[in-house]
Amino acid sequence: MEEGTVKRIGIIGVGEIGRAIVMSLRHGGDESSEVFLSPRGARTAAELSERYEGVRVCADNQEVVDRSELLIIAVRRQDHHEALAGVRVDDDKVVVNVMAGVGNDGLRRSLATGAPLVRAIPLPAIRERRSVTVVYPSHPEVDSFFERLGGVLPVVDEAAFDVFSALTGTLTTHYTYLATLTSWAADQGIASEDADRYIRSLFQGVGRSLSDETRSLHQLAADHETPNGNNERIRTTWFDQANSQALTSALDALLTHLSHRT
Ligand SMILES: NC(=O)C1=CN([C@@H]2O[C@H](COP(=O)(O)OP(=O)(O)OC[C@H]3O[C@@H](n4cnc5c(N)ncnc54)[C@H](OP(=O)(O)O)[C@@H]3O)[C@@H](O)[C@H]2O)C=CC1
Repeated sequence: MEEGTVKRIGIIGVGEIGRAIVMSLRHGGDESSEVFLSPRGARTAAELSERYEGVRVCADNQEVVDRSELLIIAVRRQDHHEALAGVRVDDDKVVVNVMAGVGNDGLRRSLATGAPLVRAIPLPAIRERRSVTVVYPSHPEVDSFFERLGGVLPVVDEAAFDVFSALTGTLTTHYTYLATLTSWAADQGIASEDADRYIRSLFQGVGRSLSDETRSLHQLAADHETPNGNNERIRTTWFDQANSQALTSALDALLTHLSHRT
């Protein structure tokens, strides 16, 4: 397989992230690759194959492997033994493992293949080619695959990969934080829809300012803060040392958990 020429993509496990990858591959009307989907996740697989040209549902997981050059495994961790039981992966394939908590050594034992195995953390925003995908190890075909889908960040070892996995684990807390702010406003008698609208607007602004990479995150915070003002007050009274330490401890514990890979 030549670098950057992957044309046949197989996906075993067509749930949320499998769907996001298919949408990313077809983003902007791109039809440069053929996509082969596993039959499980039947409703999503059928919907994708109806919506997009060149996306087909296979009879079983072995057919997905046989038809693809690059195989993405996107089932839940607890389902991967069943999904891969008896599946033969020839050494000339490239396998991308997006399952959280399943290391490359464990996957190689399950698959008994000499094919290159690459771990990746695709994010839901990959569907619009708007997120950077962390990969380990760097591999030319996989790097150029994710580069095309929004950007790639290869890391040097699996320990570094686990650090990025832990960071990824903070994502839904962020939404819950915003929901908590909205609930607090509603408790003060503000209409929920007004609070919701305002919070979305406030934090969409944060999202936009993050794309300004000329300013560090500390600089962005400083630039949005009036000395002795309201933002400084909340930052120093709520996100104090104890709160910051609690977050650090939660991340440390998650990292320890992630380092005990299957
Ligand atoms: N969601 C996310 O943002 C991210 C998820 N991941 C990882 O991706 C993996 C999938 O997550 P997610 O998409 O959220 O999970 P989902 O539950 O949405 O999707 C998992 C899919 O796997 C299918 N499946 C189960 N068993 C088999 C099998 N034997 N053969 C083929 N397919 C099977 C399920 O089918 P059925 O519906 O029929 O049970 C389901 O469609 C996880 O390991 C997760 O850690 C990684 C990065 C981000």
